[in-house]
Amino acid sequence: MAQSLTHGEMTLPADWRDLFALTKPRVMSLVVFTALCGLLAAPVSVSPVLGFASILAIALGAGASGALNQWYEAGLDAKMKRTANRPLPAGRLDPQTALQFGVGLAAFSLFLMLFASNWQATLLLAASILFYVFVYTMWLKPRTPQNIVIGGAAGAFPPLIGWVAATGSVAPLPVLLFLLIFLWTPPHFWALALFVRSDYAAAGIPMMPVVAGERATRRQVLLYAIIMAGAAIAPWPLGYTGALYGWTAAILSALFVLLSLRVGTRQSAEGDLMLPEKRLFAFSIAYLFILFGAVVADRWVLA
Ligand code: HEM
Ligand SMILES: CC(C)=CCC/C(C)=C/CC/C(C)=C/COP(=O)(O)OP(=O)(O)O
Repeated sequence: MAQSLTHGEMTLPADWRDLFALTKPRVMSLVVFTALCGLLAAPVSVSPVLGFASILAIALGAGASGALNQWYEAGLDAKMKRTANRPLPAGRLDPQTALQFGVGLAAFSLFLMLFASNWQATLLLAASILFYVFVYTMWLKPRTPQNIVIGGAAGAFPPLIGWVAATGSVAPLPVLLFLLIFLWTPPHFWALALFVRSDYAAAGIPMMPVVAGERATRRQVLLYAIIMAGAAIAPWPLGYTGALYGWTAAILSALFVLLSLRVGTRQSAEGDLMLPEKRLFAFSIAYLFILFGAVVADRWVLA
């Protein structure tokens, strides 16, 4: 990108790598994968070009929301080790560019979605972007330890958007998939928050381990994991998926609960390596990738 900004003594170019980093590409890869699986699980055939364009729209919309989140949180990100090297707090990109990039990308993603699919999916995509930026980032995150429980709903929308892009309407399976990600988010995030608690405390963000303490957070991780396991398996007995998905969900959810049990029943691990917490966080990501892959594999096996 041709634009440059003054940072201390130096003038640094705002290059495409920083704009790309603004979209949180690693986190969004799973968001986009769940959207793709939602689209492919729908019992209709979608033209590959329009299907691809719809998924691209979701990827761009998710990326835009990540950029707007980082634009708003540049000051907070500067206070945390994990985020201090992001393009804005590190001074490689100026806030105005980031804001224009985020708003432009969001608008483009919605036009693309409208062109590629239908107004229902476009509306859902718009709601997810607005929810993540305004409800989660600006309103809940600095105010309440329930921020990620309520705000996390934004991250649960993508499979529903994928399904609606393909079919034009909502159905029980994508609602259950929404519920699965919604219930998955607390153990996913709090496992991580347990070992980066000091970062959040330094930035003054009221994440659960900072406000309610470590023991309460551990108990909640386990509680959500157990309810999530029920929601993950539910599509099988309810008849929305077959045994391939059912067994995958049952086995992986049992593992998820076992790992959470280790985290949930542990006493304070201050100064420890936090290995069970790190394991649960890493497993949470693999879990969602595999489970959503299984939803699609199951539909193709049944077809
Ligand atoms: C409000 C809800 C959520 C919060 C607060 C949260 C927070 C985090 C944090 C702080 C990280 C650490 C590393 C990083 O910043 O890259 C992370 C990693 C990750 N999250 Fe989440 N997350 C949430 C929801 C989700 C959702 C809905 C998905 C996808 C469906 C997801 C997928 C991932 C993935 C794939 C990584 C690993 C990224 C990497 O390898 O660096 N997260 N999450
Ligand atoms: C389609 C669409 C718009 C999807 C949105 C997807 C979405 C909301 C994903 C949430 C995942 C995410 C980046 C959490 C980071 O939280 P954080 O911002 O608190 O993390 P940070 O501390 O790393 O900035």
